[in-house]
Amino acid sequence: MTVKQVRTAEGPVIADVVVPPSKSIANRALICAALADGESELVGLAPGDDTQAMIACLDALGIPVGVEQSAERTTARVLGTGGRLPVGPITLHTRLAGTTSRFITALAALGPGPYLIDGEAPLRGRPMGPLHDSLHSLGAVLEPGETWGHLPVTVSGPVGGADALMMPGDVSSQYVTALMLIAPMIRSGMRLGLSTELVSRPYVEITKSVMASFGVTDVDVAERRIHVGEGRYAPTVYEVEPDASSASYPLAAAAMVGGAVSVRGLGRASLQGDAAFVDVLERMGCLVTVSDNTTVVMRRRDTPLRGIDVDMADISDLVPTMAVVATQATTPTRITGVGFIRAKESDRLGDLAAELNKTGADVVVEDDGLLITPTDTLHGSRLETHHDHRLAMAFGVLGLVVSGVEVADPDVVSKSWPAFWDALDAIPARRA
Ligand SMILES: O=C(O)C1=C[C@@H](OP(=O)(O)O)[C@@H](O)[C@H](O)C1
Ligand SMILES: C=C(OP(=O)(O)O)C(=O)O
Repeated sequence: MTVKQVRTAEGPVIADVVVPPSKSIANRALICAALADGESELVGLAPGDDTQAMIACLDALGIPVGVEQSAERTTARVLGTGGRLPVGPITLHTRLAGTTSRFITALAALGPGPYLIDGEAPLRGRPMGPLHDSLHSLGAVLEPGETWGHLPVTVSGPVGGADALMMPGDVSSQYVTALMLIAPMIRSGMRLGLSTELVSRPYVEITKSVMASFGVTDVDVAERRIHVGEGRYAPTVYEVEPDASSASYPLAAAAMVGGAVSVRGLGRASLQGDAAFVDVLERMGCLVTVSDNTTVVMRRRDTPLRGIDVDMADISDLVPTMAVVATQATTPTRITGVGFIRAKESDRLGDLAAELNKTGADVVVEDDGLLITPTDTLHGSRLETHHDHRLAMAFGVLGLVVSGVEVADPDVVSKSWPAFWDALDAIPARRA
């Protein structure tokens, strides 16, 4: 296993950073394009494994995706089949990707099957139960390989209609998105009730927006109720915006080291909830400017960072980034609303706290979040990444201010941002 030794930044960072396109938006657009009848063009496809896994699954389901790479961006042409899927058996490998596995499971339920959906060991451990239950209620046959509610699972459809579905909202919003994406193809559409409050709600709004771009507009998202009317996706040309979750790492670098970082292409009209991370940094004392086409975070080195109390249920992928920023504040930070992130790529409360504490940090796991109390004794250490790209990238940023940080298994970043380490090394600063 390789290890990345991060070099600290001695001076303020001044950088204009290009982050990859959003993997969440790309995976939704790929499903909408696959369900449209005809050719769509997705401009600016995300480069990571999660997107590659989606493309491979669609290909296996008889929906070819032609990818063209230029120096600036990747474009994909998707030949949608209007919801028609081939007879199986077909195996669909979704690697480590939550979105791909959940969206593909729902898509597969539109076809005759059998389709075996599997993923790598950590993904097999993640919960799928509410989605599998819902697809079962819609008339699909789901046979678990080992345990009900987990991968691997064999799916055979096609789904029919159901009066109303009910599921919890506090495990993952991806189940809701998966059902919304296929709902127009179901006779009479879908009515879905949520028995508990929805986490990661902004992602459901992204789903609604991407569906609208592909011509499906009869979608109503209320507090505990979602309705999607029967309809058809129209092939289209869709441009994928830069990934706001990836942007959190360079923006956090400006907050932690001092200086100014701008992220190109991520502007005021972003669809992504994670774009609100800059509001959190602003509350901590950074200067933030968001224009039509750019997001900039600045901190003068003589302006201290304040700790804050922050509910991150809507932007939970940024908890690792937030935790490392909080180690640099002058007062404690309490993160709440994120008990559900124990079932992400890693246990993003327990594993994150344990690794950060190896550097002399004081991170305590609470019921639904973390308490980070700044210490002045941070030191380098070898940090394990637990198959989690977000732990790896957050630890990379920590290494800009704490000398001797080594990140184990650094290639896990390929899930969302394969070129992350090059981008981090390229942030201009005097290096120790
Ligand atoms: O729908 C999406 O694209 C995502 C939803 C969120 O997951 P949960 O809804 O499971 O929190 C988020 O953490 C994930 O990175 C991407
Ligand atoms: C949780 C994440 O992704 P997924 O759930 O799609 O695996 C993530 O990218 O942080």
